[in-house]
Amino acid sequence: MWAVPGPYIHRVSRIPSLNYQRKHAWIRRVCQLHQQYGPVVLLSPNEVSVNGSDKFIHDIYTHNLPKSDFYANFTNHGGKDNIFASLANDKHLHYKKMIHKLYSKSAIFSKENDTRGVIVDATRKLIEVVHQSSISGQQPDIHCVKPQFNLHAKGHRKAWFNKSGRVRNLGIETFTLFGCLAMDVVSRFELGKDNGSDLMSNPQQRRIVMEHRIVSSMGFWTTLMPRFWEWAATKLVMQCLVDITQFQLNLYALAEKNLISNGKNSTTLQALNANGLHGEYAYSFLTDNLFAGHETTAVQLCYLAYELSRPAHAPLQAQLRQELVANFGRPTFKNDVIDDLEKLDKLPFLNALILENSRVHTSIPGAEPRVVDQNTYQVNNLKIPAGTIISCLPYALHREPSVFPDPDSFKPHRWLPLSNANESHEAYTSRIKLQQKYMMPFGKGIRMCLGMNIAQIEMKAAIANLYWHFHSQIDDDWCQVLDNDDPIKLGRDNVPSPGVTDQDLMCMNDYYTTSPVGDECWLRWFEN
Ligand code: HEM
Repeated sequence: MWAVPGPYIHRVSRIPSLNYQRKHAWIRRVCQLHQQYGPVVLLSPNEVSVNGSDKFIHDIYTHNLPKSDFYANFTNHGGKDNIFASLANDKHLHYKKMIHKLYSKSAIFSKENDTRGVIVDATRKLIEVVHQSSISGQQPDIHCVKPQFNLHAKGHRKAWFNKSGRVRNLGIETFTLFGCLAMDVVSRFELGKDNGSDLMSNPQQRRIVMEHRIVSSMGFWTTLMPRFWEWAATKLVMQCLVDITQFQLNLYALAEKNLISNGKNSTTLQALNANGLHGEYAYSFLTDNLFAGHETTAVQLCYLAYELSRPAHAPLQAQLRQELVANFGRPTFKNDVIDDLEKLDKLPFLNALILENSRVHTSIPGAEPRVVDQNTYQVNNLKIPAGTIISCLPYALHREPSVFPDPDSFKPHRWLPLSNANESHEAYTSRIKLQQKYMMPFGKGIRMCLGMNIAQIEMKAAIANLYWHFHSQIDDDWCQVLDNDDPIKLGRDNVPSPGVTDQDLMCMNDYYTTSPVGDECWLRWFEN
């Protein structure tokens, strides 16, 4: 390992790496090390980062090197294993065979399955909530204004909500709202259409989403310092954990009482039971999915709605609306919902928005560590010995300047044929193929996200239906809204304290999973 470039201090100790991660500054540090030392750098005595080429994604993820023990701490319910936490490939494959069919696109689209209904119903509720809480102002979003569970939120420090005294078109905290949507979808998908949460219809219950965030904020201690977790946890964290466990167990008890088939296909709970995993052994899988499946989706939806709401991006919002009206006409009633998910899935501009958002604001920008297994890995004339932890950094790959010009900027048109450059079909296809090779929003290889299809269809349904009915603006009671197109930065320490502009408050947290540093995003909605 002495031949691998990197700073001396990282070579002799793991402490610098841990310290940067504790301070939420590690992604930027790894990017800086790559700039200084090149595509292969040493991160700690036993850990290497490789970036700058899709070859690394292929060697590490497509070739399925096993996960490092970073993931072993994602067990639940007293250390019970699950698909995400399992390390060895054979064990993982055994788990994957039990459930993977339920997550395929054809299973989601199947009319005999409840999943499409779950997504459409949740979308309809989303439209209703936006109407009631913002458009008509009948049920203002007071549950998110001063939440004891969101210590980073502006409302926690200062009264600002609706200081203009509006009666209509009020701000809604969309990060939490999208978290609720995603929790309702994932819990109903995993447990059956009548057995999941209904946070959309019950605003007073939405605090559970904020409580999940409090527990997730312990990521450093959970994954890297599990022995010190209890020492680091505050009373609030402990309380949130108790509440979340109770919330989950209530859902699982309801689902077990109502075990009926989810259409033709069974639910994840039933598939696990059928494969001999019962009680906490099944719950560990479900709990992981409830966590993994709602926060990641909420982050994506929140950043996309935010990007569309920025004044400089008004033309993007208009282009999306144009695409929707051209394909579906205009809504007749206020609760009309586009439910042709197959057609939605194919809309080019909506697709470009989803892709660009998952590139710039990927929910998991941090390294996905794997272990060099039996054989030495030879790269750039360097020999990386078996047992070394190795990873790519999605944040860096998504910003590879030779593939994504002006990489920090939000430019959905990069996913469409370049109209002003008269790009041929062949040139367009090979450019997109190359861009896709560098994308890892859902991971790559056999350990790639199992819920990807559900998340993508759910996000498309939510964004399409919102902008079919409404247009949005950043709430200028919440923050000073800037009209420039500057990229959103990474890392809380980039932001003056307290942040006053939308770009400050939407700065991305520098960690394995990201979120807006203020843990909130207030948007106002207007009928089209
Ligand atoms: C936009 C939303 C989502 C994003 C960005 C996302 C991203 C990811 C990523 C990057 C991984 C691989 C992580 C790693 O190897 O370190 C992963 C794994 C996983 N995700 Fe997601 N995810 C999303 C939604 C979901 C949903 C909705 C579900 C469940 C319905 C889900 C279930 C899983 C599972 C089970 C794994 C582990 C797969 C395995 O090891 O075989 N995810 N996800």
